[in-house]
This record gives sequence, C-alpha cells and structure tokens, in this order.
Amino acid sequence: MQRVWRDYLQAFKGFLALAIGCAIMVAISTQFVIWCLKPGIELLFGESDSAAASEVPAFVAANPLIWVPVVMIAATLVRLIAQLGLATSVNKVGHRLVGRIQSQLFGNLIHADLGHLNKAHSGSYLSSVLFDAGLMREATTNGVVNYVQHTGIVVAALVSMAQIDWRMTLGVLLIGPVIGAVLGQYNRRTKKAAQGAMDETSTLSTAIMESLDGVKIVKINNREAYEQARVDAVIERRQKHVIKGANARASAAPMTEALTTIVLALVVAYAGWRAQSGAMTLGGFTAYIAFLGAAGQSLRQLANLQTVMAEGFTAARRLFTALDVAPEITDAPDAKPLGAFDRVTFDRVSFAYGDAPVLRDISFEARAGQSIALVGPSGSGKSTLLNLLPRFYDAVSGDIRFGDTPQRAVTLNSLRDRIALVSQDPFLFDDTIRANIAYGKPGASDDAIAQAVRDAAAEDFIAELPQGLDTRVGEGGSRLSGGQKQRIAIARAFLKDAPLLLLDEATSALDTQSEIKVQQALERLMAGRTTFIIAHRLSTVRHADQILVLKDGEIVERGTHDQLLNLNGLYAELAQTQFARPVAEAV
Ligand SMILES: Nc1ncnc2c1ncn2[C@@H]1O[C@H](COP(=O)(O)OP(=O)(O)OP(=O)(O)O)[C@@H](O)[C@H]1O
Repeated sequence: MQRVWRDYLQAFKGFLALAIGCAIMVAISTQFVIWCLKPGIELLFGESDSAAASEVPAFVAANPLIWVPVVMIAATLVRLIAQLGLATSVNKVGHRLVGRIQSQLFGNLIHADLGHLNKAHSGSYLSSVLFDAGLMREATTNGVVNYVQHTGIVVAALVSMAQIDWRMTLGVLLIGPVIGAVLGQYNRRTKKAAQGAMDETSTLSTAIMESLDGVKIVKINNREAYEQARVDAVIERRQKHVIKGANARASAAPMTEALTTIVLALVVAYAGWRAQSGAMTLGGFTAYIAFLGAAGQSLRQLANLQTVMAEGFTAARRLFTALDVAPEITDAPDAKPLGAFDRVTFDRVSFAYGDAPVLRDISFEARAGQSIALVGPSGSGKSTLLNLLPRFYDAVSGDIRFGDTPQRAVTLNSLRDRIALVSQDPFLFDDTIRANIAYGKPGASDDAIAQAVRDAAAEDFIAELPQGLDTRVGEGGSRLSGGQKQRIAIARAFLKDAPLLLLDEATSALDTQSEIKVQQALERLMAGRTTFIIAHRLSTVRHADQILVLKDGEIVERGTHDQLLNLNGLYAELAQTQFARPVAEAV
C-alpha cells in the first residue's frame, strides 16, 4: 500500500482527499439520519418530551411534524451528493491508476532484455496488463475508500449506541472478536484462491496465444482436440480457484449477518426488559436497533471487501515483481554516440545463455564494407553471434569494437541506429506497407520511401495492390507472400541506410522469380555496407570477403570460399551437403 501511495496515488492526493472527505460525509449523514429517529419518535409520539426537546433546536421541538422529516430529507440529500462525489472521484483516480500501470508494464516489457523476455511467458504479461491492474485499482481506490467509510459507520454507530445504552453496547462489542476470527478465516481462503486464479489466468492467456500462434501446426497435425483439452484443463483449474474464492466470499457475508442477527435478538430481549422498567424509550430502542442494523450492514460490506483487498494486493505483488525487473543491457554512464568506424572487431568474445557456453573465444576483424558469411551446422552459434552486435545480449567476456571504440562505450540508440536487420521470416506490423517500410526511419519523405521500394524491387507488386503503399498488410503481414514480405523488410533496411547489416538468409533455394528478385535486392543492399550474413546459399558464400565456419561455438575454419574448399575440412563437407546446389556444379 505504501508503494501504491508513493508511486501512483500521491499524484492524485487532491482527488483522494475529496473521495475520503465524501466517504466520511456519507458515514456522518447516514448516522445523522438514524440519530434523528430517537428525538423524532420521542417528540412525535409525545414520549419523555423534556429529554428529546433538549437534544434538538427549539424550532424543531416546536413543530416536529414538519421539521423532523425535513431535516431527515436534507441529511439524505447531503448523503446523495457525497455519494456522487465519492463515486466520481474514486473512478477518476482508479482508472488513471490502471492506465498508468498498464503503460508502465508495457514500457517495462518493451525495454526488457531479450534474455528476460525469452524466459517470461507472454501470457503472464498479458493477464497482468489486462486484469491485475484492474484488481489493484479496485483494492487501492474503491477498497480503501469503502474501508474508511464503513469503518467510520461502524465506529460512529457504536459511539451512538453507547450514548443510548453503554451496558448493552459493551455486550454487543463482545461479539467483535468472534466476527474478526470468522472474517480472518475467510480472508486466508480468499487470498489463496485469488493467487491460484491469477496464476491460472496467465497460464490460460499463454495457452490461447500459443494455440493461435501455432494454428497451422495444430491443424496439420489434427491436434485441435488436444489443444481444446489442454485449454479446458487450465479453465477447469482456474474455475476451481474462482469457485473456492467465490464460496469463501459468499460465506463470509451471511456468517457476519447471522452473527449480527443473533446479537440483534439478544439486544431486543435486553432492551425489552429495560423498557419494562422504564429505563429505555421507544425512540431510543428504535434508534438503537437502526444503529445496530447500520453497523451490521457495514460489517457485511467490510467482509466483502476482504476478497477485493486480497485479490488487489496479490495482483499488486505480481505487478511489482514484473515492474521491478530492470534491464541489464543499458548505456554506460559515460556512453557516447557511435561515430564512423573503419572496422568491426571481435576480440576473444565468449557467450553463454545462463550456464551453457554457446560461443568460445571468437576473434576476427571485419573491415568496413566487407561481407562476412557465417556458416556451420545447426546450433553452432551463428544467430547468437549476430545477436551480440546490436547488444541483444552482452558477451560474457572479450570485447567487440567498432573502430577503436568498445561496444559498451557507445549508446545503445546510436549503436542500433547504425544496424539494419533482415531476418529469414521478416516481421511486419499490422499497418500499411508505407508505415512498415518507414518503421526504422519515422518521418521519411515519400521520395525516400519510393526509392527504397525501387531498390528492394518491390514496386511491381505494390503497384498492383488496390491501395498501393497504403495497403494494410494484416497481422504479421498475413496478406502478403513470403517473398513480398522479404522485399518490404529489405526496403525497410534500404530506407534505414545503416552502415552495418545483419542478414539471416532465407533457407529456400533460388527457384522462383520472386526469390531471384529478393536475392538481387539483398545484393544491392549489401553493396557498400559491412554485412554479417548467416549464409545458406552457395552464391552468397562464394562472394563473401570472409567466411567464418563455426562448430560448437568456435571458429574452426576461416577464409574465402576457394581457400576453404582447398582445406577440404568442415566447410568443404558443408558445402556439399548444406548449400542449395552441389559445389562441383556451382563452381
Ligand atoms: N534463448 C536461448 N536460450 C538458451 N539457449 C539458446 C537460446 N538461443 C539459442 N540457444 C542455444 O544456443 C546454441 C546456439 O544457437 P544458435 O541459434 O546461435 O545456433 P545457429 O548456429 O544459429 O543454429 P541454426 O543454424 O539452427 O539457426 C544452441 O545450442 C541453442 O540451443
């Protein structure tokens, strides 16, 4: 709660003060309406006139038939206004709080290290953004204000009851610890159920997202029934927790009600006995019962609030755990923008995902404008090596330098500004082709975009689309073919015009018109840029200035295509089996 106050609520303290002021006003006006009953009944029914008359102003005592209802209606109006003020201010603060947390969570997600994102479940983030923030709002705004209001009503009712008959009130208070113990019991159960339900909600989100992402694999393998059963099992587990929580919640309020009704019965008996001896008036008795009723109702509300608070604070704990993960890959305090560089150097670079070493002692130098092909068996570390250049991951040891400047001495933004990435399966956003091309260079001119489209050999197919550059590509570029997506990604890289290019070449062979165009566009893109390329095509490796052959995370051979073929080692072997056409035929 302290943290919620410090990080979120403090900024809205004016609105919160208004909400709490309104809550107190609601409590007071509720009490006042009930308090009016005693002198009202006593005056109207002519009971013990003198006592009632001394409790109210003279004009009320003089004309109770008019003034008692008028005062009660006025107090009710005050209460209505206070309730409206309470609702609007709490809603405003609460929903602003949700928006702020959701925005922070997304900011945290988008700035997180890849290493962290790979470990976290996307569903867990999704359910935090969508549900946890709402649960936390309910507890920290509505919950807190209702606590203040209903606690106020209970305390004020007890004080008024003590004024009417302190002995009876002392007796009533004895029930307090019993109610406390009952509520405590339900509170524990609700908390446990809330935690379980929230965990299953994130599992459910993950399961749904995974099934949709892999829908083709699901269908081709006829695994719809399996996926249905998998999701049903999660729903079932989630429901069990939700039902447990709902049962605890549903039992807490009636238990409190039963206890307060027992108290009411005892009060009726005791008050009747006191009335017989003339120690209690009808007005006093009616007001006492009404106060007791109000206190009982507020106690029930407090019992219901236990769930809201339990869920809210469990959600808050989860949210804070997610928000507290700070990225480790950040700018050094004295980082400078990356300037022009004449070479990229890897100097004894090693890397591990966790404890598993993936790259060992990688050393090489790429001069500006050269193309470096990375080849090697699957899992040898080619993608990992590429990932180190834009600092998607940081090397465990060794140095990467741009010219003479160490990679960690430059700002992340300037480093990534100078790198373009074209991957095997390029990612497109559900936006227009224009926006997708300009993603790396927002605000690029129409001319620059048109030039990038021409360079990427994408103009023909874009011209055939009904809205040309303004055609939306669908989620993940689903309305375009693989070759078209590739060319848009290449146009994006052309427009970014970065000096360093990372390419993960498509594995398929050059056998269609579209793929020939892609290949030619890539060759134009590589011209004049330092290119690191995971090569799957013989034509690419043959033209590379330097080929690094990786095996188990180490460079085992290096040189040009001809030099490596002459070595007759791993490269020659790979060239025979891995590349599209046999070496003999291609050479
Ligand atoms: N995010 C990750 N977490 C843990 N291990 C990983 C991760 N990514 C890759 N690895 C492991 O690191 C090793 C190298 O993987 P990498 O993707 O760099 O190989 P690659 O040579 O690019 O393979 P391929 O040609 O099959 O794409 C593999 O053993 C892989 O299991």
